[in-house]
Amino acid sequence: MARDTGTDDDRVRVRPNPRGTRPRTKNRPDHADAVSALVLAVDRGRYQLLTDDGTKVVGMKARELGRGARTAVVVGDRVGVVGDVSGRKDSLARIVRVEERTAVLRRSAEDGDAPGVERVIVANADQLLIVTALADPEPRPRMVDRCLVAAYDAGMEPVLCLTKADLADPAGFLAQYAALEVPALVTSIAGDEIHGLDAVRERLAGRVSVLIGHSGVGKSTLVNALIPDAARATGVVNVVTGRGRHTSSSAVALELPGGGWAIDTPGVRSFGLSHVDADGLLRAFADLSAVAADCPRGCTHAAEAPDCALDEWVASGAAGPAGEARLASYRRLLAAKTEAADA
Ligand SMILES: Nc1nc2c(ncn2[C@@H]2O[C@H](COP(=O)(O)OP(=O)(O)OP(=O)(O)O)[C@@H](O)[C@H]2O)c(=O)[nH]1
Ligand SMILES: [Zn+2]
Repeated sequence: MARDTGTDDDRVRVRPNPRGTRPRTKNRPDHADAVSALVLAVDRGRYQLLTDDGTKVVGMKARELGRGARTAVVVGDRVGVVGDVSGRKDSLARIVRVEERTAVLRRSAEDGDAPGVERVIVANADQLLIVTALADPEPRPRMVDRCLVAAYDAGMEPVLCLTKADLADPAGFLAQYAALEVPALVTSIAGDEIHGLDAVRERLAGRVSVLIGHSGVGKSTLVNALIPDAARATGVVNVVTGRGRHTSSSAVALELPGGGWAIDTPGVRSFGLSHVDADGLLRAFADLSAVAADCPRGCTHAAEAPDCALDEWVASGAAGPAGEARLASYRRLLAAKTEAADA
């Protein structure tokens, strides 16, 4: 939750008092001197931050924010920072507040890995780019469905990004998503060139986008083409912990040359979706949502649900010619929610 600083007039900002005559209280609730920053990366309790004046700062979470998943600070969060915000080597700032989030991309842990525990992966992103190769490796539609559910649940717009169109025709794959009206980008490699890259650039420009995809689908190829110094940018992150390589499985926000952010999610390959409920998913489909208002109480809207108003909607023809396919697609996603995360 955002904490009210009492004013947004920055002339009122309280300067740190070098003589220390300001009363030292353990709890300075206002943190009127906090600088606002964006979280670019998280690694073992150290946060790479970009302050609004463009300084890269390493920070840690102030104890007052609490511990545990509930109070996690994640990539994409807007935070308030106090202390040493110079960004100088070995300086460490303190994150004292997290602003209210817009979109929240979550995953639930699967069996064996603290089942049921829900984690926030990224905050405040506009869209989820689901990167899938059309061949080599074969596309995994169930996995794509699960990513779609996660995006809808997060309040992010999903976008299909289909790579390797030089190896297979995208038409068949795209047909499976037509009824969901998911925007799609298609890329291919010819020689040194990536066809379709301009459309990807345009789609990402000025927005905050999360990129997700299995190993080998060509996500790194895209990221490197979009952000020529991506390797160096992620290298900066490693300064956080002093390790040579960014081995963390967490997300990293990379600034796009044309404005906007691409958030790469190296270790995120699947989503546990047990935190998503049928109504949460339904909210992403305004047309279905309106109809489902007439469902019996507690309707699961699944294919076997008795008296589901969505069936009547399709049967009556009110849904139009595409209605049946749209309902079937929604129900496919609903079912994907309960399948194994790595399906
Ligand atoms: N034919 C073809 N090959 C591609 C295309 N895009 C990427 N590749 C190749 O696919 C392989 C995997 O690409 P990467 O970009 O490393 O894939 P990744 O998804 O980042 O995989 P990890 O690095 O393992 O996470 C590389 O050999 C790329 O050259 C494409 O559009 N067409
Ligand atoms: Zn229903």
